[in-house]
Amino acid sequence: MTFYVVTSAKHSAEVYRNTNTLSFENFVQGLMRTNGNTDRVIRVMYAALPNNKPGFPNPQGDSLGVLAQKMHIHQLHPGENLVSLQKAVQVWISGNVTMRALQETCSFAKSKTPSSIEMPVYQWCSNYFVRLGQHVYFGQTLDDIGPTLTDDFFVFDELIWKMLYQYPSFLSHDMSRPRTRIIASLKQYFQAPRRNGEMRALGIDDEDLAVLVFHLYFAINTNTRKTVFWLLTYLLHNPSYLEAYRQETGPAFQGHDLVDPHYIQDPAKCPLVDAVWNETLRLSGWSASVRLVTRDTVIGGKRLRAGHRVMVPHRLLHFDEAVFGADIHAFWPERWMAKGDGEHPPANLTRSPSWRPFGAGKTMCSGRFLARFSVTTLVATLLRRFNVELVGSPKFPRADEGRPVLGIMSIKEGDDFTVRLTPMESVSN
Ligand code: HEM
Repeated sequence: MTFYVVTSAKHSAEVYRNTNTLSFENFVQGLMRTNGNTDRVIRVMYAALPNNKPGFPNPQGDSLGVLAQKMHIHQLHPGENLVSLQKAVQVWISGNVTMRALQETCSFAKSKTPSSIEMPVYQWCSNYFVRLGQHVYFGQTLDDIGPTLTDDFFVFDELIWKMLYQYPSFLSHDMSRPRTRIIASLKQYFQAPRRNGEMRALGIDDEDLAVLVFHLYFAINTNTRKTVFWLLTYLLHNPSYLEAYRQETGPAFQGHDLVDPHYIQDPAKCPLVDAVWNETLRLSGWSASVRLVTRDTVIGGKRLRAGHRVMVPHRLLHFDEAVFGADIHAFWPERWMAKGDGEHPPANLTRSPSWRPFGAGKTMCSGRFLARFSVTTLVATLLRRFNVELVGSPKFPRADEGRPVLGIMSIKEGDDFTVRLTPMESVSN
């Protein structure tokens, strides 16, 4: 199979617009097959359903696979459903960013005293965010079913490159065993009869259902855990930004409590939070959009042959100096605050066709609002309640650029570093 690589932002827009002859579903179906869904279930998932079926409205007569995308959008785009998820995130973070909770849950802490704790940052961010995502989406029931789920997910997700390279099974037990355990826990979760009636009505059994939901579990958890790690890492290695972040988010709090979470989400009130978020995604993202060419298609004046794949590597676009400005490899949040005075990159950089941290078009990440909310809420709360200091003088961790991921990069083995948290003595207002 040939991979056509699209390197120009203009041509990538043509790729995203074309939903007739460039198919994303084929890529998803490949993942479903790799993770254990049968061909029968894939056919059922992608067969058109009646437009008057009961349950989630289906005026266009879409398949369940396509409807699932629409359900995610319904749940995750701004509106009351998102607000209720954001509330759950905020409550969870508030209860779990306390010295007591950290002492109780961080079995991997390097040291604990009654007034301080030292933790490896990558491990902590991963453990914390997977527990958060799991709890907010699946509730206490799944926490109770699978107490080791978060550890299993971490092991699986760090080895996901073996799945993406389709390693033979005898070389990838270390990746597939934790995956099997996660799917088994999800199966147990879905054995409660009233869950996912729409899928049951189509004859999808518990095993297949668990594999389908495993993809959602993965999407929720894989990228946020790494984004919060890189964001914190950039702040910790740039203390002036860290202090400015703390100051800027301060008005959203009363004492230790976050009373106005949406203050932090407003770029007009918190321009640095916004800029740090974008700059972290720019530097840490390693994803690409992939489509199958289902009929010969012309993109950028070139013919792409049916049966081959086309790919838009986002990172290439994100390192274009002509768009994002000088010092393209440096962490420089100010590039996002430019006023378009000619000296810096233009204002509204986030509207540029070169900016694709969440993909684009119909398959653009539906979780992007929740991801931003969760990561920025955690960081603001952590900085409000704790002094966070590096232990020793660790080098900036290296990103694992050599191994494929579906979004944000991992770190190279051995590059995790430790921070010490001590409660803030006094918090004004
Ligand atoms: C910073 C964190 C995140 C990043 C960088 C990220 C990135 C991405 C990317 C690059 C895609 C593929 C888009 C394409 O190929 O066109 C994607 C898809 C998706 N993401 Fe995210 N994501 C993040 C967080 C989340 C969260 C928290 C959720 C769920 C709550 C989520 C749910 C999804 C779903 C459901 C899809 C599939 C979209 C579809 O096919 O309709 N993501 N994400």
